[in-house]
Amino acid sequence: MNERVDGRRGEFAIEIRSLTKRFSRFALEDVTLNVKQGYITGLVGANGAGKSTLIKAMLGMSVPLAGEVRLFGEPLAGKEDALKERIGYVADDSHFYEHLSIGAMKSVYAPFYRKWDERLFRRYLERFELSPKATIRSLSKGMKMKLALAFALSHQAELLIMDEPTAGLDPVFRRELLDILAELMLDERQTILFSTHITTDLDRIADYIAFLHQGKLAFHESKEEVFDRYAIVRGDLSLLDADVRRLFVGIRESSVGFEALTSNRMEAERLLAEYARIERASLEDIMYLTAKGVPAHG
Ligand SMILES: Nc1ncnc2c1ncn2[C@@H]1O[C@H](COP(=O)(O)OP(=O)(O)OP(=O)(O)O)[C@@H](O)[C@H]1O
Repeated sequence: MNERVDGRRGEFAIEIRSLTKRFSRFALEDVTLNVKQGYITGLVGANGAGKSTLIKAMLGMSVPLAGEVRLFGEPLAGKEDALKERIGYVADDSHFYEHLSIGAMKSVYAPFYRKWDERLFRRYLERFELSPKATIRSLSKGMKMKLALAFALSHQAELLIMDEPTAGLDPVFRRELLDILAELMLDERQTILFSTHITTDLDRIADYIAFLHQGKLAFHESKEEVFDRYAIVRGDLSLLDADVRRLFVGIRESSVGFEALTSNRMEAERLLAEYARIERASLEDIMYLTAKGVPAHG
């Protein structure tokens, strides 16, 4: 059991109601998502699922077609600047001026935040082995991520939102980043939302998982609930009658048998325990087999 999920009851840091955003070839459709204060929520989804689009909408960086975003209980619309002071944001692409030194970039950035903590910023720079004199252009991808994190963490933000913070990072720094996030959570008021398609990151530290699939929220549950509810079923093709197929949200069939994802583990066990292998689904299984869907026939 995850004590943090069970032991604390937070308000919602982010409330998204019926959010719709349409582009010519993609739509985020009617997404409703409440992110609990005091927990780590992982926003997971394949490339192009709409994670960045949703994050930009929750930061007021893009205007939705319909729906509402509330941060810390207040409507975002019209209060973007005040609310954003309470948020540390790490974008998927760096928003730094490449020609500046870290120190000069800080002089541009810090005045936007009333609670800027210079000592803390310096401490993060030291910890991440970043020299204030280094030019941003000279930094590797991993170093830029560290710098973005140092900025995001140095103005007493209550909510940290990160878009794919681990993408393109080597395993050593990915691990270090996850450790830093776990450390931040020692402060019970801290809330973290981060998007990723690297599901093992979530296995390690997320309390809640929100899964976006083709612009729709497929589920949002505690990690424990997800692992209780979902299972992988493997068996012989002869088992696949219409009733059995109805159990599955995704299926892959081959000449040697089938592999399927159910979101109703108990029912799958009741019907199939004697005839098929039923195992814990990893988040990767869930993403992969949800994308496969269930064919219309059968
Ligand atoms: N400004 C835009 N104009 C048109 N289409 C857009 C725009 N921004 C995003 N899209 C499209 O919306 C879809 C979702 O993009 P988004 O970046 O939100 O996905 P994502 O889940 O963050 O993907 P990734 O993991 O690859 O970063 C993509 O098909 C993308 O091409």
